[in-house]
Amino acid sequence: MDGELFPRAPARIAPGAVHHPDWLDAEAQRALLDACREWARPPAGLRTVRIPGGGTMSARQVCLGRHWYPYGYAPTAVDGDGAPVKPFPDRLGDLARRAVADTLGAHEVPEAPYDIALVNFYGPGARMGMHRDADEHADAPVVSVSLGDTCVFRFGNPGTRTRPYTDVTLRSGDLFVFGGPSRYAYHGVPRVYEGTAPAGSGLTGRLNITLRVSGL
Ligand SMILES: O=C(O)CCC(=O)C(=O)O
Ligand SMILES: [Fe+2]
Repeated sequence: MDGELFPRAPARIAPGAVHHPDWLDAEAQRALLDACREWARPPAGLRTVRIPGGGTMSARQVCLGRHWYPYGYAPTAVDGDGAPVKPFPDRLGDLARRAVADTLGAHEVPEAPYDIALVNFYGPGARMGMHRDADEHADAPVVSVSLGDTCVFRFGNPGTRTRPYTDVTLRSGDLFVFGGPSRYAYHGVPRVYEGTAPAGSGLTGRLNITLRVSGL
């Protein structure tokens, strides 16, 4: 945030899990937001995810590279309009590798290419329950970048949905990477603070992009 008295410092939240505040500058955030707007368009655009057994996720989603559905990956939007998923852009792979190097160190950058992006859009009242990212067939670190409204990101442990966990405030431009012993930790978004996106960002709500290695 501009004009902050003390810059927020990178912090290790759990073993293998690092929060790097303000990782993306305003220009990089704007470019990513513009790209998200394109990715969100049909075909295979932003959709409401239906959960088996009834109910829907409040965060709406669009995928690149592979289409995530509860609970697996497909080449087409099998639970949407059925269209082929949009390709995973090389520049997101570059971004993911740079993110891992900047947080966990160059030695933790996986050899396998990043090939999946899940873009979640949090409108009014949206949140995400505690879950593990466990549908990939590779244990490369998950890279998460946030745009728009500030949220509480709850980062827990691999064993239970409950405590111990740490509540981390993620703001627009923040990076969070989780790998190693935290790769399968439970995490969620219990709260988004509406109307907190940076002035002039042109975004109402919150966007989160996670970059993953499918291993598929
Ligand atoms: O919105 C976030 O910060 C987390 C998203 C997430 O956990 C996921 O897409 O699996
Ligand atoms: Fe997740």
